[in-house]
Amino acid sequence: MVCEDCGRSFGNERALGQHVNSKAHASILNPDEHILPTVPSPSVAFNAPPFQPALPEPMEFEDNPKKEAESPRKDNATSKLHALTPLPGKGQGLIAVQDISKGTRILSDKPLFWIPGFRLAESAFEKAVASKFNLLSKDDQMTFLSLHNNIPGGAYPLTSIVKTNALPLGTDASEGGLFPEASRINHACVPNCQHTWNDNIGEETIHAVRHISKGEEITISYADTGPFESRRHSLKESFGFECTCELCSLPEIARAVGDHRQSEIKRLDDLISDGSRLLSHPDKCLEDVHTLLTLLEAENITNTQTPRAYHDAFQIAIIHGDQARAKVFAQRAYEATLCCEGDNSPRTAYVKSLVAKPAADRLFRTSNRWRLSENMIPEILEGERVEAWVWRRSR
Ligand SMILES: C[S@@+](CC[C@H](N)C(=O)[O-])C[C@H]1O[C@@H](n2cnc3c(N)ncnc32)[C@H](O)[C@@H]1O
Repeated sequence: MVCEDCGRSFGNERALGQHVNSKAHASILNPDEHILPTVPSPSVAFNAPPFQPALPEPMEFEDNPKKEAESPRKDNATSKLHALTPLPGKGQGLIAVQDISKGTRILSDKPLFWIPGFRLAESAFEKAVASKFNLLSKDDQMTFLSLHNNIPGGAYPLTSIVKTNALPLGTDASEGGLFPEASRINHACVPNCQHTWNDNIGEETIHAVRHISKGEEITISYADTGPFESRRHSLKESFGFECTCELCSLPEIARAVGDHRQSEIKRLDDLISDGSRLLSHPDKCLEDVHTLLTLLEAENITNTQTPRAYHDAFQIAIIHGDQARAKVFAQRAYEATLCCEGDNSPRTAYVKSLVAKPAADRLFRTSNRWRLSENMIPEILEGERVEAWVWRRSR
């Protein structure tokens, strides 16, 4: 199969579909968007945008041998940490049936089926979902049909169920999956769990990012955070519901401080991704990462932003040749990734490899500004003085 825009050939429709949705393809179509910084944005490896199916161009779905021909989905019925229960104003949701400690893998779910994110007209998308649906066992068909439908009575009922429940199959993934249990988890703007597609095991995992008490609702975030109005707008636009989470239910006056912090988090996140600034003003960038982490903590946010911020700090240090601080930041990124994704995720393994050998990063010594070897971590410092050294605030 050949891409009509750039003439490249691909082995199958899925590969072509992935290419059509890729940044490389977008830059062919829009040369003006091809403004990549010299140093790649450090956050890229950790970004997980919300999954959004359905666009023009009819195409048939193709089976994904990796994701669908694996062992049958396991029955999660034993030793569950959660139960499905009706929740006022949200349909149903999962609650914890016992206390759950931070970092626990609450569930790991194989998709009923996956759906590509490339552009399909709604009627073609419905047809393609139907062909996936028809391949399911009767039990799985019932499970799929029992999932929540946020757009009841629409012309494309299967598509509506997909749109209500699909979760992205990976960082930057255009593909989404439908899950018997993970798709039951409601959104919260400051959730207590992180959801991640784990490519090593072909399952969506849910990890507690803080202590969860028995009876508490288990929540994930469907979308990027931000101040109240923009969160509200994007959840309504992309997912079709008005968020009633704890944060959004606060009175306006109580939301003000949080809104200011959320705006700052967004501003700093964007600023830190500026590759040229990492090279020209690394100290300022490091200070921004530190401020970002302080704001995330103040907002009680523990999600992939935390490991991503530490990974950003790692890259700032390693780009400028400071292996000592890079090792400290890699260790912190590793601990935060472990909490969000568990020990068998590809990203956890990747960050662990950075702890073992920071200098293996391809950006090592792009500049020699802070040249420092790994063993130059000062041993005599304690408490605040360690932090001052780590963030280069003692000079
Ligand atoms: C993936 S489903 C979650 C499970 C669903 N509540 C159920 O009954 O199966 C997403 C839907 O749940 C509801 N929902 C999830 N989070 C919510 C929230 N924070 N506020 C209000 N409704 C929410 C919305 O109707 C949304 O379209």
